[in-house]
Amino acid sequence: MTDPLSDFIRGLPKAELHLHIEGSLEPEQMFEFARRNRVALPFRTVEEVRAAYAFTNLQDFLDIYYQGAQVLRTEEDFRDLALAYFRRLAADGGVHAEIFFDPQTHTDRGIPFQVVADGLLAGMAAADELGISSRLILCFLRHQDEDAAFATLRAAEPYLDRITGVGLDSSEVGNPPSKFARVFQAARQRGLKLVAHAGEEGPPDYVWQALDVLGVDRLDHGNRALEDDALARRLADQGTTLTVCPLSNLKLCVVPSLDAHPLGRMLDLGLRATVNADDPAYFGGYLLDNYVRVAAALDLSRDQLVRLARNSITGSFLDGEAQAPHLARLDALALTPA
Ligand code: HPA
Ligand SMILES: [Zn+2]
Repeated sequence: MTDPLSDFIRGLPKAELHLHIEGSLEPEQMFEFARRNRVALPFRTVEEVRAAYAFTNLQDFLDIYYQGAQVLRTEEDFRDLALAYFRRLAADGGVHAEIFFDPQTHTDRGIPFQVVADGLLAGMAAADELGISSRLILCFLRHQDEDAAFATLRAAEPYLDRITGVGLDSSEVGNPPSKFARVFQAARQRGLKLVAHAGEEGPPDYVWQALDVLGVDRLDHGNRALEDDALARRLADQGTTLTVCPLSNLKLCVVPSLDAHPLGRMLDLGLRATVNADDPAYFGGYLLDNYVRVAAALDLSRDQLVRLARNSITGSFLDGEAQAPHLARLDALALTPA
């Protein structure tokens, strides 16, 4: 894509803060990994796979996403998966990513935690060479119980110096943040950052719980927070970063169309929103596509786009020194006439 809007957005230094690495598994890669690991797939062609990506809600997607992840078996698979994602991020003008991974999806089928973590860390080391910094966030599957989350945290113990935080993902409705209060407290005691998916399909009460019961440092999605004025004000007042995922919201029918997306309203309310891809291989676009499509649909201004990019840097878990060069580039761009 080379049009003025995408060129402008590509040139903004951006961080991706909401990206499930298993959700970057492209159908072509799925076949490649299935072949080399001798895993049988229920699809014959890439087209058949893509045709199956028609979702009406989060659970529809999760069923196929967990199925796709079954082809990931070796350290090399996880490394290759991560590196392919970082290459795409670099092409989109991304400078930093904080990637989620779902250990339980792999350990439950007999893949050791170390295989997953060592593979992803090797991909992250290779990304460093491309000039992309990255962090790793371990997500607990919220449809599983608290004991399973604690077992995952224990399995991660030898890696906690290389894991920046924990998150909470999978089926939201019926699995409130409060179910994981104790494991999040244990994670905080170990010095980990805390994030959680809330308000994607779940009610505003789940967002309150993420803030007040879990004490999250950042909130993933948060769309439904706008249904509660006091909650929106709280998020604005405390400057919570929201990791918003426009194409995901469209594909999972969280919004009926991109022009009905709440991102513009979030910015108007003073919320620290960011743009992210979530599960790009399943939702039809990586970071740049998410920016371009939502910017076009909502007619976002260049100032708003620079603000979104700035929010992604300041909302990251990079320290001030690491953020500074990216923020300096954004300052320079903000001063350049269109
Ligand atoms: O969009 C999502 N929501 C909840 N859980 C997930 N796990 C991967 N992607 C998602
Ligand atoms: Zn997500």
